[in-house]
Amino acid sequence: MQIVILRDSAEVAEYGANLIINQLKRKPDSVLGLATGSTPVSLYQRLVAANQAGEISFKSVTSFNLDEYLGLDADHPQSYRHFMNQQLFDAIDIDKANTHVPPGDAEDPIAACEQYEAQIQAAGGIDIQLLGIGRNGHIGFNEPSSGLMSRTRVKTLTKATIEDNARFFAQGEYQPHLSITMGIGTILDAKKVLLLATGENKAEAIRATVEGALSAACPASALQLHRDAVLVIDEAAASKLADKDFYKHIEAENQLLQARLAALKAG
Ligand SMILES: N[C@@H]1[C@@H](O)[C@H](O)[C@@H](COP(=O)(O)O)O[C@@H]1O
Repeated sequence: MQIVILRDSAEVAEYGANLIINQLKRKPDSVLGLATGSTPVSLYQRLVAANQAGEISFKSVTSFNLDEYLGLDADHPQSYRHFMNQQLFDAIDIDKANTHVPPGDAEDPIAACEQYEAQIQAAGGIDIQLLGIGRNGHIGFNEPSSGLMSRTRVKTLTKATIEDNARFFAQGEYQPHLSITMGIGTILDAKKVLLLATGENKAEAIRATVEGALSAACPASALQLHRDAVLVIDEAAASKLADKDFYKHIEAENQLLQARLAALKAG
């Protein structure tokens, strides 16, 4: 795991956006794995700005979102499809036909999950998967006890997650208790994983992810198994890490090495 600790949420968004921008420059037809929640919003704003400035194009990009509420159709204002259209897709030059969000209104959700896996396979797999993290360590909607090798499936949300996400729903509005989510195994198949976390309320989940045991009790701890997982977090989210100074030291060494390699390449 590469652990990058930055000052605040603005720096986290900037760093994360640059990783995706560089990925698209290297491979314009990248397959992006995307996430919802409040954490990636400012990263998406930076991608929109880079697209509008002509720095990157999404014309050849394919995308797959992590998850969707089961029981909401694509037009529902709280659906993750609606969120993605608003925060990113409507503002960039992506072909909407190449954007995928699990269908929350599927008549047969089990078949829809299998089809989603097949679509990811057919696209050649995900090049870079963006993730947020829940307070209980969930990634996508893989709540604690999710199988570490699980695939896209229907999952029940915990009370804590329903409460955390209640702020997006109006008083008395129907709030789904089920979701379709990529599995932890699906996420681990991505070539690179980029997890962003900011704020003190994520500090315990980050501690368990980085320094806790590999365990379904903290689904994000499965990233310990990934060969190219980058955690980009702010000081507040890093505040419970026992070895914080060591991670900062590694990252400083890593930057020096990158600079040396770049200088070598430039001759
Ligand atoms: N399914 C999403 C997750 O993908 C997201 O990471 C999490 C954290 O959201 P936030 O970034 O708003 O804290 O919320 C939801 O439950």
